Amino acid sequence: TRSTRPQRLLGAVQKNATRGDPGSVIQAIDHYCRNKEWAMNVGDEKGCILDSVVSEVNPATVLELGTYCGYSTVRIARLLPPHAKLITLEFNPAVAAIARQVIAWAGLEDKVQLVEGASGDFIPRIKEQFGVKTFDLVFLDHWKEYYLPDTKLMEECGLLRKGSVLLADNVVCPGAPDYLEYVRSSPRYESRYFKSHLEYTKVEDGLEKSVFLG
Ligand SMILES: O=C(NC/C=C/[C@H]1O[C@@H](n2cnc3c(NCCO)ncnc32)[C@H](O)[C@@H]1O)c1cc(-c2ccc(F)cc2)cc(O)c1O
Ligand SMILES: [Mg+2]
Repeated sequence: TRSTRPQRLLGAVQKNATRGDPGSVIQAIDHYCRNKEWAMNVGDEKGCILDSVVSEVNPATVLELGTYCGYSTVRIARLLPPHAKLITLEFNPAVAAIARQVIAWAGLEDKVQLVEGASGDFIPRIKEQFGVKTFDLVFLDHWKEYYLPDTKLMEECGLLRKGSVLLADNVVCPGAPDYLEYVRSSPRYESRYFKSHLEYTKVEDGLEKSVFLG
C-alpha cells in the first residue's frame, strides 16, 4: 500500500540528515517540504520566531500540543537547557510513531516525552502523572478549534503561572479566531502578533505570543 506523508517525511530525514544533529534534521524536513511535498510543519520562517521565543523564555518545562512529525519538537528541544523537559501530546498513534523516530534521529529523546493521547484527556492529568507544576512555555499547534478550550483547561488545572508564555501557530491561516479574541481581550494576557508566512508559501500567517499575567 502507498506510504503516508509522515512516512515519506521520515524517509527524507533518514536519507538526508545526520544522526544526532538536530540542525540537519530541521534542514532535511524543510528542504523536502519546500521542494517535494508540502507538510504542516511550523517551517523555517515561523521556526526562527519560535526559536527566538524559546531562547528568550529559556524554559525548564514546555508543553507542545500537536506533535505531528516532530519538526517543532526538534526545533524547541535542541534549544533547551540540560535538565529541561518538553512534553508533547499527539493523539494519532501512526503519526506519533513517526515523530518518535524523527526525535530519535535528532538525538533528543532524553529531553522529550511524547505522550499519545488527546489534550483534553491529558491536560487534567499532567500534574500528578508527570510531576509538572506549571509550564514556562506552551506551543499550540494542534487542531485550531481546540486552542481556546485547551487554554481554558490549562488555566483551570493551574498549569499556567504568572509569566507563562503561550505561543500559538496558524492564528491567521488556517486561523483560530475565538482563541485570538480571547487572549487579546482578556486582562489576564499580554498578547502580541508576530507576522510571518504559512510554512513554505507566500500566504500570510503568524504566531501569537501571549503572556499569562496570573
Ligand atoms: O491543521 C493544522 N494543524 C493541526 C495539527 C494536527 C496534529 O496534531 C494532532 N492533534 C490534533 N488535535 C489534537 C489533540 N487535541 C484536540 C482533539 O482532541 N490532542 C493531541 N493531538 C492532537 C493531530 O493528530 C495531528 O498530528 C495545520 C494546518 C495548516 C494548513 C494551512 C493551510 C492549508 F491550506 C492547509 C493546512 C498549517 C498548519 O501549520 C497547521 O498546524
Ligand atoms: Mg501549524
